[in-house]
Amino acid sequence: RTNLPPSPPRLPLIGNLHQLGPLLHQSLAALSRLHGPVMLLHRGHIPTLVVSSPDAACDVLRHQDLVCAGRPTFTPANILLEGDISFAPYGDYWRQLRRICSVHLLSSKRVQSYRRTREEEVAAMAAAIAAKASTTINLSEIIYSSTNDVICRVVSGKFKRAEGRSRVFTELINGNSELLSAVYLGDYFRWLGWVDELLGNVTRVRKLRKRWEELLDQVIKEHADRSSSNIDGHDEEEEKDFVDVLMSLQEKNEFVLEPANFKSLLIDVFGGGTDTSYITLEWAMVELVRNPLVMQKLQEEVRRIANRKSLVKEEDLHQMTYLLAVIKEVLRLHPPAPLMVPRETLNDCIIQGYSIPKKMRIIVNAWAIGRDPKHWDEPEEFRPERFLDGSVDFNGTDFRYMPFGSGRRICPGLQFAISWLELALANLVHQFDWELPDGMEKEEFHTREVPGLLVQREGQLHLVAKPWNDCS
Ligand code: HEM
Repeated sequence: RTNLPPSPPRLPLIGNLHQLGPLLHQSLAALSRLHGPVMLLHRGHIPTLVVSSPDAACDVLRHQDLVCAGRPTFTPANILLEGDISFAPYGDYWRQLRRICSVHLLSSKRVQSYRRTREEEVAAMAAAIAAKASTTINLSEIIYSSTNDVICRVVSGKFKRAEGRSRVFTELINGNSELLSAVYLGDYFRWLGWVDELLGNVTRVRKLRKRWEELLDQVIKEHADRSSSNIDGHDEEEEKDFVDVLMSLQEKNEFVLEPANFKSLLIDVFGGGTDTSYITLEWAMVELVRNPLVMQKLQEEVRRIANRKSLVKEEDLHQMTYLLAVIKEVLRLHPPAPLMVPRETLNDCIIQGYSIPKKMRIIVNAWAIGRDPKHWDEPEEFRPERFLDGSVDFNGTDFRYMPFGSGRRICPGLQFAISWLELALANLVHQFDWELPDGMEKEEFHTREVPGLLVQREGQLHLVAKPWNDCS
């Protein structure tokens, strides 16, 4: 009690809520500049520890990783994602799901096996852009749809675009982002949960879950029908999608998931994988257009290595060191999950000398740490060169840089995401030169953000793509 971290002054009932703006990561960064890198806030009745320095993050995510491996409960996640991995309480069930992800769904070998999917989808994306060359296009729409198509194919196989299934997935994923980002009064004031019911927020989440269930039931049924009609094993050569993998693990009794939890895991992957990757790709194009010298340097590298091929292939990527540095720099300035996913303490612990009680919610402000002038030279500048020596990686071991989190709950989709981001970005800058639409100045090309659990750029990205003539 006597050794709690400093707190900004708070009001009765609402605590510190009045000091928080819609862009939570920015409000928290401003408050921690006044009250220190380890700060205790009260959001309604919820005490929350906010951590904004590498040392404090290292305490939470390394020294006390086990104690801080819980996740708080959260109304929309409880309904929409019940039994998923991202919000699962720490324990045996979470460990089982985590193993399924890291060994079976998102291992290096499995990620590698989706190479053809990525290459085909990137070719389709380039063709869609080329079809509208030299006119103003909505690049956000195109990269969203390609990212979504990759995830849909990997998770559910060769869905038929003609049936409009990809559109339904998009609608449901958008529904997830909207409802998971909304404010539920019951999460901050226990006695006001009924207001969420009254306003229909909870009903909307239940309806969305029902739509997911219907769609996934159909996908699972199609897989079951296909495997029973495929007794002679002609499908051996096909890439195994996530539903295939999970079904065969269930058949072999390697693990048994309740049908509802099976679907929650799939919804998690759709939600966790699509928006994060799309938002990063969009920010990458924004920063490259705002920084023409970086764009030029990147194009020189990609075009030299791809050597006039029409498409950059995955085997070319490992030589593209500047490309990787660009992606790292994008994720430093614009981590799509700027506050990661909140943690909760499983027991009492000490963080930076302060006594932190059990069941304390913890937010690590990765966005603020990635822009802290104490740890980064000219942090607001977009300078991929800072990553060129390769000493800072995404793997959560450097607490100045944690776009994928760190510790035992680090993002298991890291490699999956990077493989898509590298291939997609390399092809965008290889095949096309990019210009602002007529009449728009570079200075008008803003970096304003939209509030949400994931933070993306405000508005859609409109650009003009000019095909690069030397590319065959
Ligand atoms: C640029 C892309 C991505 C970023 C920046 C990102 C970021 C994150 C972050 C910050 C966390 C929380 C980590 C922590 O608590 O320490 C997380 C968790 C998670 N991510 Fe990602 N992610 C991305 C892509 C993906 C992809 C492609 C997938 C799956 C295909 C995925 C699946 C997950 C899952 C399942 C969790 C929960 C892990 C757990 O609680 O054990 N993510 N991600």
